[in-house]
Amino acid sequence: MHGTTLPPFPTDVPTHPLLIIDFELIKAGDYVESERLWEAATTLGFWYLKNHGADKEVEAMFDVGAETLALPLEEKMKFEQGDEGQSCGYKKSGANAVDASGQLDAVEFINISKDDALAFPRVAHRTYPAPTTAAIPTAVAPFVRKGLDISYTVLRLFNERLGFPEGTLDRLHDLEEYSGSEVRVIRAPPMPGKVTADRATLGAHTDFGSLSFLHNRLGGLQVLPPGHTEWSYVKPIPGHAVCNVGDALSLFSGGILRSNIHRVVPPPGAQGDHERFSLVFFTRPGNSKVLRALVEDSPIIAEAVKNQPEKDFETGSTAAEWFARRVKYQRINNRKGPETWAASRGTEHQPAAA
Ligand SMILES: O=C(O)CCC(=O)C(=O)O
Ligand SMILES: [Fe+2]
Repeated sequence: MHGTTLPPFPTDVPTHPLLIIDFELIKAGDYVESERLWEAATTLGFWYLKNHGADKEVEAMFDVGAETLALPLEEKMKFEQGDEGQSCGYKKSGANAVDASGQLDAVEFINISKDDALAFPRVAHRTYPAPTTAAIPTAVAPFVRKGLDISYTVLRLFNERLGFPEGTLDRLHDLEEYSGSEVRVIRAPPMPGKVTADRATLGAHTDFGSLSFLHNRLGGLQVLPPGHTEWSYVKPIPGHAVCNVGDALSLFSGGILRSNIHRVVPPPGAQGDHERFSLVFFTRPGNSKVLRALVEDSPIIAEAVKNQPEKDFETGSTAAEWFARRVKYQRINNRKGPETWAASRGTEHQPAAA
């Protein structure tokens, strides 16, 4: 991953600007910066994060992810996710649908559970292909710890803004409980000359959990901003993470925090000649936590829910059930028809786009 010169992101494709949030200022309690973060999280639900202090951990994790995904397919398949809704493990290219018609995805990824990373050498859920397992103490766990640190700082800010009693979001993401929190390294092969902005390599989705901390070097990530009918690219900025809110946090907050739909398409222009790696840390609630608007815990949320009578914030699902359902019904092996794709959906606001 080091020393490769990648072509610049083209200037002639539609991009959506995101607010750039300075994590150093957030940590220092800067009021203006916290206002800007709140603005980003409640409008699009996506922002850039600079000065996140995780560059070293990100680089190391990218390297291990690339080494893992470079193993022979046969070896990686020994650590497959399976069809029952387990996320951790390997997913080969073409194992998931990207839309209701059953079009196949074109990315492979490895997901490593934060529980396995933190429990190592004990196995919490499963084992992983060799370079990932070997790197749990040196690269995976340090990246997980940084990701958690950043997420809990942001969660505490949201806790206050949402009018929750102190510690509410911390308890919902209790580190003592197993959760779906995980690292993901994604690889898409070069797709030279494919002007296939309409061919998703990772289908349109909202993220399943609470917060995502994403790193990518090449374009391809697109968002469908509220009120828009056309997808826009999120331009990668070196050293800046892309962060976003997922379904769980959106549900807990009665929709005040936005879980926005996004997808991945082949990198635009000359970037399409290159292999695309991306890296995410997903922070998700404890497995037993029920996904619903916490109206009893905050008058702000009670009011928000009252003002959206058309929306149902009572999912009746635990975080574990929500997560497993979404993973399971994307799997092409489970597909019966368009209803299987529908069964994989989350809080996406625009079903037509999915
Ligand atoms: O690869 C990317 O840029 C985004 C990946 C993503 O949205 C996801 O894995 O949930
Ligand atoms: Fe995502």
